[in-house]
Amino acid sequence: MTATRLHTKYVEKPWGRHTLPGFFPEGGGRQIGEVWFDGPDGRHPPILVKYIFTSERLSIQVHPDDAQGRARGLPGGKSECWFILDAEPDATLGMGTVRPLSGDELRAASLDGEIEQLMDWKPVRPGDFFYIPAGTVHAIGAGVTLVEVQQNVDVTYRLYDYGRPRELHLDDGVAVSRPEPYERAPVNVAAQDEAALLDRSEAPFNLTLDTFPEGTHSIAGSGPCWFIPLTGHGTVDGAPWQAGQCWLIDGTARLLVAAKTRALLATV
Ligand SMILES: O=P(O)(O)OC[C@H]1O[C@@H](O)[C@@H](O)[C@@H](O)[C@@H]1O
Repeated sequence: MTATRLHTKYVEKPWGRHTLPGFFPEGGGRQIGEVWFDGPDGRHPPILVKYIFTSERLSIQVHPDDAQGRARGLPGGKSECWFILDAEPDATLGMGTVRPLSGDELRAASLDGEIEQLMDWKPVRPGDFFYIPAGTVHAIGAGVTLVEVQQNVDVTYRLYDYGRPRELHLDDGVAVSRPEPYERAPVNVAAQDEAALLDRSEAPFNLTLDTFPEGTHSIAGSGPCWFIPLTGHGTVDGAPWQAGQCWLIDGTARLLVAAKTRALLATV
């Protein structure tokens, strides 16, 4: 058996939702913002997959890169990427600032709230994909459901939180920020069956979007592979899988697809 279903962990957030979309059971009245796919037991793999559901803006925040993380006693840094599953018509994502800011300007704007106006809030729609390298000042907006694939280091430096009573991390946040416009070209793959979304040459992991027709397939790679089915169901190495789960595949696995499936596949 080389395929392991990862445990789900529901995380409460002040910007989360009481009713989760699609395949996730209710959070028992809790305000859930994230579903993490943890483990497997006894392992700390290099990638963490999350679903994120928003009803308000997340904090305006930044993550350190590997060197900055290690210098702060962490195992590394955190770059992340977002695949948008659903977005309300006016939903936005804050990525980068509208103009380059100095460290002092970023600190002052974070303290007095002007950072909200200085963020570049870009409209978002299903099928959009964004890579957020460490150092990018960012904030996911309200009304968005997305899959996040990130380096497995739980570190967020909050610069601004709209007055919510949560801790801020201004010193570390300003130190690791590159407050500048986000220049990566927009990518939307809503109409595509397959797409190479992210490559190891520019990020700490590879990510592809794949479509599997009904039938038998094999997932094989030289290292671990995260199988993140967005639609469909079937079996993997004989165990039932369905959309909304995440499986870690070591080596080769036999994938039986019972209904046409769209999936994200991440490798390191
Ligand atoms: O600090 P808050 O607002 O709770 O946001 C924290 C969340 O931010 C997102 O951009 C991602 O980096 C998530 O992995 C992280 O958990």
